[in-house]
Amino acid sequence: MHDRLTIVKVGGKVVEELDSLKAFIKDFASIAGQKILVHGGGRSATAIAQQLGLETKMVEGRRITDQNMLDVVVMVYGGLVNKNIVAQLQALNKQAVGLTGADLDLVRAVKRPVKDIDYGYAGDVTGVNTEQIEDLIKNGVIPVVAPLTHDGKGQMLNTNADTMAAELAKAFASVFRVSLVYCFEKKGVLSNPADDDSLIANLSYEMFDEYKESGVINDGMVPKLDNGFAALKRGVSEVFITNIKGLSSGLSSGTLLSLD
Ligand SMILES: Nc1ncnc2c1ncn2[C@@H]1O[C@H](COP(=O)(O)OP(=O)(O)O)[C@@H](O)[C@H]1O
Ligand SMILES: CC(=O)N[C@@H](CCC(=O)OP(=O)(O)O)C(=O)O
Repeated sequence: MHDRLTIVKVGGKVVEELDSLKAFIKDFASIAGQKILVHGGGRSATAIAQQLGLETKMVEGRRITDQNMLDVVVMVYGGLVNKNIVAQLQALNKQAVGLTGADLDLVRAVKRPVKDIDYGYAGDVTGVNTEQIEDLIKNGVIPVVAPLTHDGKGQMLNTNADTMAAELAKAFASVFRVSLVYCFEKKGVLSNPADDDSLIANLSYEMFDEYKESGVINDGMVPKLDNGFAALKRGVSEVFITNIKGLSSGLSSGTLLSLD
């Protein structure tokens, strides 16, 4: 039987403010066993780009990443956000190491081919190298992974953080019993996005399709769930969508995905 590995992805709304980041890190640190943290930071990148006079363009939840925007996201995700998280974990005596996809050749990608839209330096993942960080994880070190990849020829690329988490989860599923947790600001997937109490505790793929069709599930939740179901299909043991409270309660609340 493989050991359990919990991979938590935390989004931009939680990491952009110090108070919510601290609360999240405290709950994340209390999860028993081996873990990886994948962070976003899209909101911070947008804010800093604006201060630098760069306009943000998103298409279907993906950032159009030209050379200037790539410089911003490498600095913000690989630097500011990543190191603040590592420092918060160290403050709780948790041994953590901050990584991008280029570090230890963790995640390779190709620049997304231009079809109708040119996403610029957006990376589509081609491979995950689990070998280098497996021993780190087994020794209790927490990898903190930024949503940045590389192409193996010296080019950094910007990859959506939800996708990054799902790709890591799929790759580690052959080595660990993986739980993938998407932590964001709502209780989980809601049947009425205006009503915070309308939590869907169990979401099947069929229900997801129907809710997507009727527009109940939309926006950033669609790629998140596409990624989550793809991970389940590829051997990840469980996928949760939850908030900080769900995380601190030992994953007893939130939305659990199922394939049937
Ligand atoms: N049915 C739904 N239940 C919950 N959230 C939903 C739903 N449909 C759309 N959303 C939206 O999806 C967003 C989460 O996606 P995203 O912004 O990509 O999250 P993050 O970047 O924090 O991971 C929520 O802020 C919410 O507005
Ligand atoms: C290609 C692409 O869109 N990359 C994302 C990576 C950050 C991210 O996903 O952050 P959140 O989880 O906070 O949204 C972006 O630059 O916004």
